[in-house]
Parts: sequence; C-alpha cells; structure tokens
Amino acid sequence: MRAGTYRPQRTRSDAGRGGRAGPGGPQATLPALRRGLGDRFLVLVGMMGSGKSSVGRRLGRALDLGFVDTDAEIEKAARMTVREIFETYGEPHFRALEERVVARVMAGPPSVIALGGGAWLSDATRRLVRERGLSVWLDVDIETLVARVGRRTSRPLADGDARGKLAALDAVRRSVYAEADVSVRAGDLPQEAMLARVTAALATHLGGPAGRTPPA
Ligand SMILES: Nc1ncnc2c1ncn2[C@@H]1O[C@H](COP(=O)(O)OP(=O)(O)O)[C@@H](O)[C@H]1O
Ligand SMILES: O=C(O)C1=C[C@@H](OP(=O)(O)O)[C@@H](O)[C@H](O)C1
Ligand SMILES: [Mg+2]
Repeated sequence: MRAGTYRPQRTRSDAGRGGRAGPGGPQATLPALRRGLGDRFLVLVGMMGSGKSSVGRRLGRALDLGFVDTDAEIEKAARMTVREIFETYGEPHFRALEERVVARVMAGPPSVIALGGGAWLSDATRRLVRERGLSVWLDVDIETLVARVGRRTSRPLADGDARGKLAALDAVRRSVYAEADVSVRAGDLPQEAMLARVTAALATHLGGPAGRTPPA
C-alpha cells in the first residue's frame, strides 16, 4: 500500500444475530463510525426488499447524517411513481433518471443513500460511489426478499412470478453487488438487529470497534 493511502480491507460480516460492535454495543461505536466515514457518503446497495430504504433511514438517524432514497428523489423530480415511469417511458429512461439523481445527490453534502436495487449496475454510479462513498451490500436471501416484496405492487420488476424474477435478477447482479466495500449477509432479521449488524460490519471495516480516522 502506498504511504498515506487509506485502503481498508473488504469486509464480510457474518457476525451473530444482531451483530456485536464492541463492549458498549452498537451505540458505543456510532460516533467512531461517523468519524471514520469522514466526508464520504454511506451508500446501501442490494436487491429489492433487502431493506436499503428502511435500514438507511435508521442509519441516517443513528449517525446524525441526512438520508436520501434515490427512488423517492426520482419520484419527486418526475412527479410520477417508479411504476408509472417504467410503464410510460420504459426501464432505460428510468435508469437514465436514476443515474442523474445519484450524481446530483452525490454533488451535495454527505448523507446515507439508499440506492434503488438496479442503480448499482451503472458503471458511472459505481465509479462515483468509489470516489466519494463507502458502499454496503445488504445480501439478503431470496425467501426473505419474496416475503417482503411479493405482495406489494410498487416494484414493476417483481410483477407476476416474484420469486422467479427476484432469483433471476439476484443471479445476474450478485457479482456486481459483491464489488461493494462491505458485505452484510442476513436473513429475516428484525430492523433493529439489521441495523446493529450493519454498524458492526462498518466498525470492523473502519478498523475495529473504536473505529479509525483515515490519515489526511
Ligand atoms: N428487517 C426487516 N424486517 C421485516 N420487514 C422489513 C425489514 N426491512 C424492511 N422490511 C420491509 O420490507 C419492505 C422492503 O424494505 P425496503 O426497506 O423498502 O427495502 P429496499 O429499499 O431494499 O427495497 C418494506 O415494506 C419494509 O417495511
Ligand atoms: O432492483 C431494481 O431494479 C429496482 C429496485 C427498486 O428499488 P428498491 O431496491 O428500493 O426496491 C426500484 O428502483 C425499481 O423498482 C427497480
Ligand atoms: Mg428502497
């Protein structure tokens, strides 16, 4: 490693249910995580239903950072729902909007960002996140995704045979999600336990429970 280059190792968290983040528990690590993050964005990636939006909102609050959901930003900008955009203009148009929204958000102040599940497939978005962010893959099993997404109507790519469609997308996308800086593998954990697991994985990635501030 070049002198002065901060390059933490990639991390896969298989910590126990709920995760452990040092003697004081997850709460104790939050200020250290905030410091370790510096001026980077914290960017959540993963399949539909993995909990990016839910965990992201909680992480933003826990770290005292703003929270941005790219789907919500797209809907605000387009004054249409994600489904309406897909149905009216098609997926390529949605992807172009998504790329623009991510770039706009990442030109602003650091925050926690929940990407839509397909946003990470964009080369431009991954490049931007590598430059300005720390990425976390929520790697959640298909059965859990289906249970969360299958009965909802807001995700056009899961229409009909949700299990089949999610499994096919997951198979294609896994290797790209795996490029994220940190991977958090989880089943159907309650939201607080998921949050604890993510903060534990981040603490490990950033240099242990005490966290570590990157050298200037
Ligand atoms: N840990 C969890 N346990 C149970 N339900 C969850 C959990 N995380 C998210 N959900 C629910 O699953 C659905 C998808 O979660 P969401 O956060 O929107 O995921 P994503 O943004 O990755 O698609 C939402 O209805 C949400 O309330
Ligand atoms: O995986 C995908 O391609 C998509 C995921 C959705 O966001 P969530 O991952 O937040 O559900 C939304 O952007 C759109 O329906 C497409
Ligand atoms: Mg979401």
